[in-house]
Amino acid sequence: MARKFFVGGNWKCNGTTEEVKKIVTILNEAEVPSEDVVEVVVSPPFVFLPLVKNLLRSDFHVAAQNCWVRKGGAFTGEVSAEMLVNLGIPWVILGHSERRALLNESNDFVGDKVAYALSQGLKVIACIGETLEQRESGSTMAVVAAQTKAIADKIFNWDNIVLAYEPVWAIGTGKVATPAQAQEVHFELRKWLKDNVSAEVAASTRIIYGGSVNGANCKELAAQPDVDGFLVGGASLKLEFVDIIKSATVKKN
Ligand SMILES: O=C(CO)COP(=O)(O)O
Repeated sequence: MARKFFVGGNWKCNGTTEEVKKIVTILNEAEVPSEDVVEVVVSPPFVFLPLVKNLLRSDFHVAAQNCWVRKGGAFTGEVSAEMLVNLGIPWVILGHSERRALLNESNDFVGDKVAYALSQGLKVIACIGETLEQRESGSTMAVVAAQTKAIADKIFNWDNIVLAYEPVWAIGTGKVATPAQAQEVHFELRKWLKDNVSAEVAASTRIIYGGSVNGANCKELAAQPDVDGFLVGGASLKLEFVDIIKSATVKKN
């Protein structure tokens, strides 16, 4: 089954109104492959979501960077899945390693969030990935399998999930995984899905790579058979994000 290439831009906790408008203008003017070839989703901080949604071209979509684990209520400082749906925000990023590490989000908590967001009709970019210590001790697959299992145990339908493999050691470090390293983990993850969920889910779920992706390294990564796109941090705030979107065409050749 053909998996449509997916490019997400995670703006993290960056930007002023002026900067956000500037990035949106760049994106709106960019000549990129059509929506049949690549799905583009940008993820500004919560406060800029309505602005970006209103200004952004209609073939690109927006994602929140987080949402609360259950129905909204007395949870000061949180934003609920229902609110995102109410604003017409189709996507949410969940389980980003920065939140796992800095805010102690556990595998279970992330699994619950993914299940709740899906139940409300949101589409989810679910992030997983190992630390450098875990890679060096040979536990990469055990770590990402446990992270994936915590999600798989709580959901029934994978249609609205994109799995983002983001090795922590490659995030914001300029130290990108080699195409072979990325392919190896993506291949193993797909095998995990086949063995533990179903062959259909394994064949249709997009597994995207994140961690120091840029305009120069994206094509070689995109050419790997099990790399179905990218989740881009730093470079998504720059002009080169357009080149990363264009790397989708590598798949057609
Ligand atoms: O965390 C990331 C995307 O979610 C990747 O960040 P960088 O592209 O800045 O390494």
